[in-house]
Amino acid sequence: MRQYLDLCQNIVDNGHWIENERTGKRCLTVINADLQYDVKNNQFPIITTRKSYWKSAIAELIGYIRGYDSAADFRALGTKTWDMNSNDNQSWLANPHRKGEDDMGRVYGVQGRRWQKTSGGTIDQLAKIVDNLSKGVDDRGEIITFYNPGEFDMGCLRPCMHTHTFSLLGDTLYLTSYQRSCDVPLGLNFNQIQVYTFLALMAQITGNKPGMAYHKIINAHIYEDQLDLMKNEQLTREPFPSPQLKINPKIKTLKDLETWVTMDDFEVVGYQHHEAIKYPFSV
Ligand SMILES: Nc1nc(=O)c2c([nH]1)NC[C@@H]1CN(c3ccc(C(=O)N[C@@H](CCC(=O)O)C(=O)O)cc3)CN21
Ligand SMILES: O=c1ccn([C@H]2C[C@H](O)[C@@H](COP(=O)(O)O)O2)c(=O)[nH]1
Repeated sequence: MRQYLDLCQNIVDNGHWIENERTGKRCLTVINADLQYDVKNNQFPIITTRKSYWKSAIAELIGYIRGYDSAADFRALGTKTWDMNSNDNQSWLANPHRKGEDDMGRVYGVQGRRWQKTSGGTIDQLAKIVDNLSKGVDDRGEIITFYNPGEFDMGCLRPCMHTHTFSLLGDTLYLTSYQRSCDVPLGLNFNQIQVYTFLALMAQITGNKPGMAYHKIINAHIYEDQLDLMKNEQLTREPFPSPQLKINPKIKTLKDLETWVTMDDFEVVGYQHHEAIKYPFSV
């Protein structure tokens, strides 16, 4: 939690104002942030200086694991986070690849589970990693990437947290996640939960122990309409101790994640937090 607040304070103190053409807003921006999460000791990196809708963040992750491409499927799992980008984004609404209401196109999990080969057929990046890690194999290329420049025009948004690399040292599993662009008040609140939970789940379904998760961020920003709330509300609050994430131990395979898992299979124990802050969202 401290590292999140330090990053926010660093942006407030040292950020540069950068015009963003896509959203038409200015962002206070820093380059480079390195966060880490102790999954081994169950230090769940949830924000305590405001209420975090953590189930929504985990629902997004499960949707990516399932390869969903529809905001309606994300809603059914328990998150509305893709409603705006799929239905309120003018350039995507005008895109001939958009298949209709709620379509997100070929983003995130679609690339992760069904990357199109030029020779025909698709690649399931996640299944390959799960197979290898279950056998104790790390070929130094246990990488799932959603970043496919050849298909950017077929999706509503380029992926922000775009690549995850898993590594094994004996039977301890590590994760390094890369993020090119980070909306620190809104997106990072979710992304840090997702990095943590992705490692915890992958360790659980491959029979390994979780170690550390490393989160590497390039462009970390606060939109101009979020700054006042960050500076004068969130950063004036004292954080509470980290709670713990409990995952249903019956989740044992990738198939389990793909079929019956719901948000009821996750519980956060001992979550103390300050009151909610509603940050503006930029489409
Ligand atoms: N500008 C922007 N920021 C993002 O963080 C972001 C995007 N766009 N587009 C794609 C996804 C969607 N994500 C989102 C979208 C909405 C919330 C959000 O509104 N969060 C609120 C309430 C969440 C709820 O009630 O479930 C929050 O207070 O955290 C968070 C992340 C993260 N990503
Ligand atoms: O998981 C996510 C997804 C998106 N974001 C934020 C980062 C940016 O503010 C926008 C994406 O805009 P680009 O112009 O494509 O960079 O969404 C995030 O923080 N986390």
